[in-house]
Amino acid sequence: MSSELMALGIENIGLDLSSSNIADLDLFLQEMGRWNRVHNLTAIEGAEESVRLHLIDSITVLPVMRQFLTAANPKIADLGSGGGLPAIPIAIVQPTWHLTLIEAVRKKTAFLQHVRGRLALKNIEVLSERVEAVAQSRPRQFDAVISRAFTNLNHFLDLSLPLLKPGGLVFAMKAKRADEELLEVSMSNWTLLADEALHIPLLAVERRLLVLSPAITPSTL
Ligand SMILES: C[S@@+](CC[C@H](N)C(=O)[O-])C[C@H]1O[C@@H](n2cnc3c(N)ncnc32)[C@H](O)[C@@H]1O
Repeated sequence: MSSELMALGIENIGLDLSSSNIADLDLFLQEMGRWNRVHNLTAIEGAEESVRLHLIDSITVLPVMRQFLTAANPKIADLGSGGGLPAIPIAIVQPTWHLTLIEAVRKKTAFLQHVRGRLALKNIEVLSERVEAVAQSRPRQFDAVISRAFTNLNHFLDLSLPLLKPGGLVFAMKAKRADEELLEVSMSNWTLLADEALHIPLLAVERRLLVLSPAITPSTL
């Protein structure tokens, strides 16, 4: 997998990435490809496809996240991180943000710990636990929660609520079914702050980022 190919897609997102960012993203994809061949971390094979579908998909959310996360060092939880998406690419590009990767399957968290060491990523922690358990052990500790391909929107919101600080944000990465899933959400409990169409360079697929905030704080529930 070449950096030229990555740069081609990345340039079009409008993120000002350093050469060290690109080298780290490149290294992450190489590690993912290597582990995937052994452990079947993701269903998608082929480096070029991985670049488009995984990494670029994960970092296209950044311009919107930057608008909403204005504190210097926000704490963000990635629910059901799997092989580290979107948390690892976000942590690479945003070194002042702190990412907590929550993933129940141990062979996946072993990979995430390996990546943490290999890329010397000081701003991530990996929890080998179910999200429901972390909600009990770390209530109201996160400024934001994000997920990609984790569960349906309603369930994701239910799982996110106890983790959020008052005024916390939920970033839901969604594709075509976003409208259907939004209909299932009780909008008396949640405020939809943004619904952004994301453009994935070189890829003609629909992607959306929904940004929601609880209408009532978790302590009043
Ligand atoms: C389809 S994968 C998506 C992985 C990654 N976010 C991505 O976009 O490639 C969903 C992941 O969520 C994890 N998962 C599902 N339910 C979970 C729970 N309750 N707590 C923690 N992890 C969970 C699964 O083990 C799986 O790795």
